[in-house]
Amino acid sequence: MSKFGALVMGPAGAGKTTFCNALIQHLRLNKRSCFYVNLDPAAEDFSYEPDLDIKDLISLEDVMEELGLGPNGGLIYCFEHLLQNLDFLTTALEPLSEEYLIILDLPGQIELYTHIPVVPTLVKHLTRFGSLNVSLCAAYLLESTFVIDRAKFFAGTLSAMSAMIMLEIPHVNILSKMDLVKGSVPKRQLKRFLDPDTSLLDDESPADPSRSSKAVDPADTESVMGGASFSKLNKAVAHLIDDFSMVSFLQLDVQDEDSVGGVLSYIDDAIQYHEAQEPREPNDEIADYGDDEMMG
Ligand SMILES: Nc1nc2c(ncn2[C@@H]2O[C@H](COP(=O)(O)OP(=O)(O)OP(=O)(O)O)[C@@H](O)[C@H]2O)c(=O)[nH]1
Repeated sequence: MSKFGALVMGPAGAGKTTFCNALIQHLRLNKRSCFYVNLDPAAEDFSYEPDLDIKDLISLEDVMEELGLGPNGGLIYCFEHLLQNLDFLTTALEPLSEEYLIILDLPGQIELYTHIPVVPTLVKHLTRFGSLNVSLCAAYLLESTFVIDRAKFFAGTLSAMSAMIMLEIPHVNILSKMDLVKGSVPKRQLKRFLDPDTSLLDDESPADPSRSSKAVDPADTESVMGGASFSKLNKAVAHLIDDFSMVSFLQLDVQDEDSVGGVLSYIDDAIQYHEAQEPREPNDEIADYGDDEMMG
């Protein structure tokens, strides 16, 4: 039996949980089954109660209190504990049929898949462990407000690329919170960020007026670093991204059903969700509808 899932990742505050909620709502509206897994041991207050919550195995609060660790060390401890207790995941996911989309909501700390390969190990378990064999797609969110600051945007793009390389699974990159930039960044300009190229950094007119070129005072270390040195580094990074043509972005506006549905269709394609589904008779849908009606 095949299984399908989306691993929702991205920097802290990128809108991962909000996207998971929008996705769950969209799947429910379209009568699709989903299984929501919270993998953030510090997360609280959910719009949709997780079907499986890492906090039932270990919570960051307990780890920090009992072991005297800080938030980052504590988080790493929680994930190492999860890796030693993978049955917690396996037992819950094993019974799910191919109709389910498993949504895994990760914390925003980038070190979980760069410095110590916690997330890559988790992904290997989900995708290669015999009875699970989940066809998994990474959904990497980056805040669209980063396009206002091009250096930040390229740093974020590089982190997306790093995740792609580390995880070796199908990947969609998403510019989240589009509602926040829609009015302020012209559509034509925004298009250039969806498929980023180095010329963005060569432009005379930065998107953020506060970053416009000023005379550099050699006595001012910050302006020297922020000017020539970083500009060279940014360009080198942008060329690297451009050379590999690996990163492009989908736009996400969680308030817009079509936008959420559009992102979902890319995820479905990446994991070949629809190819695995049993063809449904029109009568099945009528029957389902009837059941729901009866349930009120
Ligand atoms: N305007 C706007 N705000 C958003 C959107 N998505 C998320 N936010 C806000 O951004 C903040 C962070 O959103 P979350 O969904 O918690 O982000 P996260 O990536 O899960 O955060 P961490 O788990 O802490 O890494 C919250 O205040 C959200 O209300 C969006 O599409 N538009």
